[in-house]
Amino acid sequence: MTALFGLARRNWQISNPPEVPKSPKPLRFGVLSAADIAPSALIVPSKSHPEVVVQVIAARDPSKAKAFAQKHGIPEVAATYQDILDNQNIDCVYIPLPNGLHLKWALRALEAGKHVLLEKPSVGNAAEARALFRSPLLASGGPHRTPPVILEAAHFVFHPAWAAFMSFVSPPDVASARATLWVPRWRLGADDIRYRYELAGGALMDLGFYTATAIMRVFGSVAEECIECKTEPGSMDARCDRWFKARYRFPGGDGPNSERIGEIEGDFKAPLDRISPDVHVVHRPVVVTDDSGLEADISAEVERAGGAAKVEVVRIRKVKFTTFVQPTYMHSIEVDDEYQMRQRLEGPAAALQPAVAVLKTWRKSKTTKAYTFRDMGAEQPGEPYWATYRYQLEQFVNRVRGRETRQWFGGEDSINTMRMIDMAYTAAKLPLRVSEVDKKTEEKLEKPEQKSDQKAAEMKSDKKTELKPDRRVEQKFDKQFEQKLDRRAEQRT
Ligand SMILES: NC(=O)C1=CN([C@@H]2O[C@H](COP(=O)(O)OP(=O)(O)OC[C@H]3O[C@@H](n4cnc5c(N)ncnc54)[C@H](OP(=O)(O)O)[C@@H]3O)[C@@H](O)[C@H]2O)C=CC1
Ligand SMILES: O=C1OC[C@@H](O)[C@H](O)[C@H]1O
Repeated sequence: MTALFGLARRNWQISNPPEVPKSPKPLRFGVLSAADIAPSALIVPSKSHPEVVVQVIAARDPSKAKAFAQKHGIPEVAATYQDILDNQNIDCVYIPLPNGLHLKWALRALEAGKHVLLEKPSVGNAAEARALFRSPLLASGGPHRTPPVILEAAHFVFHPAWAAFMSFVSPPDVASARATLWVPRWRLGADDIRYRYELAGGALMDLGFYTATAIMRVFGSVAEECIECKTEPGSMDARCDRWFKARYRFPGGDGPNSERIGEIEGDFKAPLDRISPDVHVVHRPVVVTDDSGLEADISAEVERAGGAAKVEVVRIRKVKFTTFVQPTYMHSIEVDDEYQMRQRLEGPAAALQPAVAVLKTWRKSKTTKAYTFRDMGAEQPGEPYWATYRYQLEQFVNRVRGRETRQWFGGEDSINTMRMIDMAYTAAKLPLRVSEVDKKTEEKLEKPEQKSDQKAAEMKSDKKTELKPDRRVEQKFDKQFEQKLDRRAEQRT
């Protein structure tokens, strides 16, 4: 009963957070368009952030902008998107335009010296992502004071549940992973922006952004290759996928029998039984020595086997994160560890496959969740009703203010996600999406990668696949959380 009350209260507060007084010099945001997502992703989260004021909105139709401003308590309406960029009182812009317009408006915003919170997927393809996220404007800040910050709204990676989930994942040891995301069949209209190729629509762009990002974090790198991608078209344009299923090979496998395979699937018209976005991870067997009690068991087995045998304990870990995209509403992280005490065979027996005899198996399972960083025993602001977007806003503001950011989604992350999406479209024999850009920008853009040999060459020379420093911090932090949970579980038993 108490749990149900807590759930109902949290879910109500997500959309109705307590409002806080604003600091003397808050960051003033402008919103480019009256998009459906703007209230959840910025306007509501801003209410509980003392340093954020949503100051101005513009829409193509001024009466729509006015009505939107009235409904959401936005004090100013600008006549055009450009007027927001030209407004010297505005520090940051939020861009929730259709995908195909992200590049143009993000570049214009950076040129105007604004910090940019950009909706996902960042742009149309990886070449465009490189043009945006490696733009000289980000290094210099152009003619303006400080270099601007740009963040693609990968909101789910900012939530503590993601950090909690990752604390159970060891990227180099991941053997396989699968991420899925569904949109219920009634949600999108037939003419939704997601079905329009000219606006860089497609399920891989939209749902593939989340699922590809999730498996990249799980494997700790971008994939080497998309082995296969199946799609089904939407009814508006055959180039715009409504459903996809893609399989990738990740680096670090040991040959054909132990490849590291990641799979993603998404559907804009999912049936009712497919509504929860999940990530499933399976690790390869890893020798463990540090779980309490295991050492003693190993010594006893060795003794029983006459002292000569090579005995070791391996752990095969499976982790399932349910509702990884919107964990604030409800989520669960299930960890299932199978332990095997193995004896490595020697002499002629070693020629057998596998060259080990399993002496004993046992399991340890636990289910956990984290709505705040406090739930993980970490000192970081947050409340159970903070949506992923609110956690994201916290870090965005920290970065703009020059403070430490504990979670981040960097430009190279955005580029790598677009590479994953490009690889999948290429494998599906569908054209890459191309953004609408100004003539000036078009000249600077390289051609999108279409050919797989071009991609392979690039991957070999691209050193950007390894983890960024931010991720290493996150993993250290994750490890501490895992140890803490283990201690708590031990105390309970
Ligand atoms: N982070 C998240 O959880 C989510 C992110 N998104 C992302 O946000 C973006 C917007 O999605 P969503 O809010 O669902 O979309 P909407 O269709 O509701 O909003 C898009 C806005 O773009 C404006 N627009 C400008 N030019 C065009 C054009 N040529 N055709 C259509 N619209 C145009 C319209 O603005 P105007 O008001 O000026 O008429 C419209 O309000 C997408 O990139 C999507 O991937 C979407 C949902 C969830
Ligand atoms: O970003 C999004 O969130 C999940 C989906 O429901 C939606 O289509 C998408 O745009």
